[in-house]
Formats: sequence, structure tokens, C-alpha cells
Amino acid sequence: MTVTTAGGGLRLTGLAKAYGPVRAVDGVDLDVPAGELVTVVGPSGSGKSTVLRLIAGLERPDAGTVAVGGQDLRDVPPHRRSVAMVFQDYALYPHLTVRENIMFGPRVRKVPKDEARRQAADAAHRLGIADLLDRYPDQVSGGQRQRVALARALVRSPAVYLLDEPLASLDAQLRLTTRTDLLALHRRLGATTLHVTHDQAEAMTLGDRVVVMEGGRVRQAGPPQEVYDAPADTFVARFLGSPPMNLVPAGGLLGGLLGGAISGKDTDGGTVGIRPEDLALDPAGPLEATVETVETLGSEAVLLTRGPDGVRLTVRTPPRLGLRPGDAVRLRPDPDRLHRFDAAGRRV
Ligand SMILES: Nc1ncnc2c1ncn2[C@@H]1O[C@H](COP(=O)(O)OP(=O)(O)OP(=O)(O)O)[C@@H](O)[C@H]1O
Repeated sequence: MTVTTAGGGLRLTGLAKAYGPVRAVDGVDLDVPAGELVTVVGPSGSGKSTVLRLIAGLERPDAGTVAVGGQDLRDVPPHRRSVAMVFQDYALYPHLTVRENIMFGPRVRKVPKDEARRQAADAAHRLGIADLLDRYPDQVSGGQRQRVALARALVRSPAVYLLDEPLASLDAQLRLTTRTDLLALHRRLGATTLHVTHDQAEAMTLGDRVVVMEGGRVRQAGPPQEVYDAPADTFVARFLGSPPMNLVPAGGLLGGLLGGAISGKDTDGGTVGIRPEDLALDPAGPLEATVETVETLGSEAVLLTRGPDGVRLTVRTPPRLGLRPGDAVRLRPDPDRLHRFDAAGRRV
């Protein structure tokens, strides 16, 4: 089977777009090397979809540039851009078969019918839906429909794929398998891909790099584990990770105890952070806390506790410890896994 090779990297420089007073995208710089898969995460309204729409040419930027393979796309209309976008609501034509849906784009672009059929069969084969070509969209499952939508993007052999929450409408089980399929597909195609999601598990597992957006800006970009281990600010610290990182004032008693574990001296101003998995139950631990709630998740339990100064601390523990609300526990923070942020919330 032939492998589509990467058609060039994607570079965004100073990209900005406002809708009236709303700065949807507010100066985004991003470099996606050819063949890389980058996930973009961020809360609702942070500008993720607008970035994709600017790249696809569905919106014009107020400032900044989009370049693919080194070419500035400023004057290239959407249909001439080597960019394919897959949406969450994959909008298949219900009255066309799977094959006709996949062939639709090539036919519009005047690709001869036999060639379009061949391209459709090839794309369907790669996505494992070759046996569904003669069915109608309402005769296939949600996950299969999603693959039909991906196959439609695939027949274009674009330089850049833009995926806007392509798995969001799938149920949990299907999401997981389709995520694995997507990753395998990306490995085979080696195509430059920008994948928007608000599912952080997807962001952590799918991308070579993750870009965290908020308020139209990039808060941090890097390999998922690096961003998780060294979040650039308190926003990223709380956004990536479930349950989120504990953040406590550096000046308080608890902050002092945690801060002491870092540097051996008092810390004031700013915030100290520790992830729930980096607080261990230990009878000789320095922090005293009271269990308020126990969430049992099967493979682990999450304790919501109240520590010194009445500060809430979330703790991840093994399951079946038999802890109950009201129990007193002692906690030991892992001194190598503490995070410090200054008064402006930036990592120190
Ligand atoms: N066509 C539009 N007209 C006016 N405001 C818009 C338009 N499109 C987006 N916005 C605003 O721009 C901001 C960014 O929206 P965008 O859709 O890019 O966010 P998002 O991160 O993709 O959110 P979600 O995760 O909810 O899809 C939001 O405040 C949104 O309300």
C-alpha cells in the first residue's frame, strides 16, 4: 500500500481574530513540523475552533499569517488550500452511500469517476470500513460514521489535517478505540495534524505535543508529559490532570509545610502546587488531614481531605484502604514533585 508522505509543516505567526469586542484568537504563534500530531486543548471559548477556521481559510485573520510548507496562505482561498477539516458533527449526506459520500469531494473537483471510486476504496480500506461502502450513513454505527468522515478527508491527501473534536460525539468505549485507530492512522500517514479536543486524556495520549490555550492565547506548548510535569502557570497546572493539582497559598501554614519540603525555608507570596498522586498516605507524614469524601474508582480511590488551615487537599490512593469520612490521615508530599508559582501564577 502506498503511504501518503507529509506535505509540509504548519506555521502560525502572530495570528489574531476578534469578533467585535471578543478577542477569540489573540496573538498565536505555533510551529507544527511536517508529520507531527499536535493536540490543542483549552476550555470552551478559548479560541481553539477559531484557530482551525483561520487555518482552513473559513475566516480571515485580523493580523498574522498561516503558512503551510513555507507558503503564506494569505491569498489562497479555502478550496485551494491543502488542508482538510473534520468536524465533530461529521455531516454525511444521508441519501448517499458511504462510497458516494467519500467520492463526493473528488467528484466536485472533477476527478474522473473511476479514479474517484478507486480513491474512495483506498481510503475506506485504510480506515477499515471497506465492507461498508454500499451502506447508507444510518446503516452504520457512530464510530463507523466518524471513520467515513475521516475517509472523506483522506481522499484529499492534504498537507494538513485539522480535526475539530472528531471523537466528541462518541460514547466512552468507542472514543477509546477510535482514538487508538486515529493514532495508528496518523503513524501510517505521517501527515501534519492539528487535533482540537477538550478531553485531556485525548490530549495526553494522542499528540507528539500538546498546546494549552486560554483566552485566545497559547499558555504552554510541549510534549504532554513535560507540560504535565512542569506546567508553566497555575492555569495549565489545574487544567491538565484529573483530579486537578492541589494549589495552596505559599504563605499559609500548609504552604509553609509544603514549601519547607522544597527549599527548607519559608516561602511567601504565590502558590505551591502538588498533584493528588504525589501526596502519599504515611503515618509519619508531616501533614495532618481529615478525610471528607472517598471516591472509589475501582483501580484507585480519590480522597478529598481537609488539611492544615482548613485547606482542601485531593489525594490519590490505592483502592480498598477502608478509609471513611471523618478519619484522620497523615500525608507525605513527594519533595521532588512540588511546584512553585509566583504571585502572578507563573512557574518559579
Ligand atoms: N462567529 C462568531 N461570532 C462572534 N463570536 C464568536 C464567533 N465564533 C467564535 N466566537 C467567540 O470567540 C471565542 C472563541 O471561540 P471558539 O469557538 O474558537 O472557542 P473554542 O475554544 O473552540 O470553544 P469550544 O471548546 O466551546 O468549541 C468565544 O468567546 C466565542 O464566543
